[in-house]
Amino acid sequence: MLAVEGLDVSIGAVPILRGVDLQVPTGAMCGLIGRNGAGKTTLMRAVMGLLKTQSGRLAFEQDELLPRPGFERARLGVGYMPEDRKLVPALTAEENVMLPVWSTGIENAAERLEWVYGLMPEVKEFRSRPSTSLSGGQQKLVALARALMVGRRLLLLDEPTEGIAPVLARRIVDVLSDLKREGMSVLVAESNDTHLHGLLDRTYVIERGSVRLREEASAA
Ligand SMILES: Nc1ncnc2c1ncn2[C@@H]1O[C@H](COP(=O)(O)OP(=O)(O)OP(=O)(O)O)[C@@H](O)[C@H]1O
Repeated sequence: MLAVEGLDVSIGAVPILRGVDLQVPTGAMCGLIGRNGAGKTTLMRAVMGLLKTQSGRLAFEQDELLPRPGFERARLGVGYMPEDRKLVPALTAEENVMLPVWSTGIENAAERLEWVYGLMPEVKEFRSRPSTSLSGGQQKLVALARALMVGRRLLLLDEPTEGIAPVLARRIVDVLSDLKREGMSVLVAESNDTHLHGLLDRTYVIERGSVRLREEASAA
């Protein structure tokens, strides 16, 4: 389980996250839903160790995260897909997917790559293409594949279906549904949950840096 407790994050002097409590139980797919500027990216970057936290606690399974630098958090099996994809333009799709392997020294990378290609055969098909020649949606698939190379136990996905063609957004949702079947633990941020309908075990709503659990309407 990922446990976030009383997390405060400021950027400069401005408080962005205020006392955030949230849990992603093992094997659960959880949504983090909020409009632009609510703090979704800030929360994910803080969990990954890319932003400093002022106070609170972050734990993944039995490991405390705050004392660990970002690369050590990734090495625990936590993968992150940033909203803006951040692919390296000079590299091919496959080289982008392999980047975290080179930077964090993951074991059994070839086997893992085949598993990821099994999940997203289209990425295997365009693996040799320069990342700049791919559409926005294809680049999101590459960014998801890259997050999966490291994210063997937990995935943080920042707006995976945002701003791409509907057919590719649906494809991403299909992959998420396969990951759910595989029992992956996932926190997925979106500005609304239309695409995620039926996939989420738990939904958190984030507004101006505060997070609350949304009570699902019980079936009548
Ligand atoms: N580097 C920064 N300096 C100052 N303020 C920032 C910085 N980065 C983010 N913020 C502010 O923090 C707040 C939360 O931003 P964040 O990117 O986490 O939101 P978000 O929910 O992910 O929305 P979006 O989808 O637009 O990225 C916003 O008000 C934003 O203006």
